[in-house]
Amino acid sequence: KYPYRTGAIEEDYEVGQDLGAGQFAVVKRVRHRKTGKFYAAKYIRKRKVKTSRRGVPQEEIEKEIAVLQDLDHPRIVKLRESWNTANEIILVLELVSGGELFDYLAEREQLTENEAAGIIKQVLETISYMHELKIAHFDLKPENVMCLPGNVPAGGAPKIKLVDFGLSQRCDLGIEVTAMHGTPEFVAPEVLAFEPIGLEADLWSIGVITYILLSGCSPFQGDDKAETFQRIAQMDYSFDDEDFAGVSQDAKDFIEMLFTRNPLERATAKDCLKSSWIKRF
Ligand SMILES: Cc1ccc2c(c1)c1c3c(c(C)cc1n2CCCN)C(=O)NC3=O
Repeated sequence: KYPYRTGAIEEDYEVGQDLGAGQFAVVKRVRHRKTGKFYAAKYIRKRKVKTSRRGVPQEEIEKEIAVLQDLDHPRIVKLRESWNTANEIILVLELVSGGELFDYLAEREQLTENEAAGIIKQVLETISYMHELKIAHFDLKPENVMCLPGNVPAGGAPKIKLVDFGLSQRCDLGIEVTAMHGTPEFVAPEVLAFEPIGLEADLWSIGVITYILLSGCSPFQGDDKAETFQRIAQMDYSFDDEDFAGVSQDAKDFIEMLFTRNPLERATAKDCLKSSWIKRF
């Protein structure tokens, strides 16, 4: 039985500005009254009735809590406590105040290979740790890679932490995917083919993120969801000369290791950490 706090979160925290919102969750900045420390509070709307389409079933929310409790790594945000209120469950999470990698990239159009490799190396180290525990993230994208504050050494990479484990799953054996609601641009082909998916799906997403960091373009993005899915299923991507001008063959080989259709042949996080593109920085 999970030890939820009950009562009003305002008793212990000053609730500040919204940091972001998803389909059934809002994230707000909160300040612990006694210590003055800041946290991110993720308010997840509870699904009241089985047939309702609003909110998240309590057992699904508790799966996210269980995953966060199992994970203990410097690049994964820590769960401090959870509150159970009438309409919501509120996760009080470590605040990462440097903002999303998505915004970091937007300010720079594209990154140098050094910067990109420095970021991807941290993501791979974190995913390698999670995959040893047989836990998949299943929603890796630049929006869920948060940067730590503080100036970045010239040509270096910001320190990052992964957030949002709402879609994470334990994958002790190939789990049967149902309607996998990952973000279209980043889902692996096996997800679209409704084949059993596992840890390997995260590596495909890391390939998509690497492609975006180096070129500023999204490899499979179509005009709509259907076109994006079709391009992924057909492995329809290219290294456009203009977008990839100056990008090394090493970097392209790295991405191709991850855009492998057969999950069992796809590079693992450990393989990637030994690749020459990651090792040379
Ligand atoms: C400074 C800042 C800005 C936006 C934030 C966060 C922090 C943030 C955080 C978290 C989550 C789940 C979402 C968050 N969001 C929403 C957007 C994340 N994709 C979190 O767990 N810690 C955060 O700092």
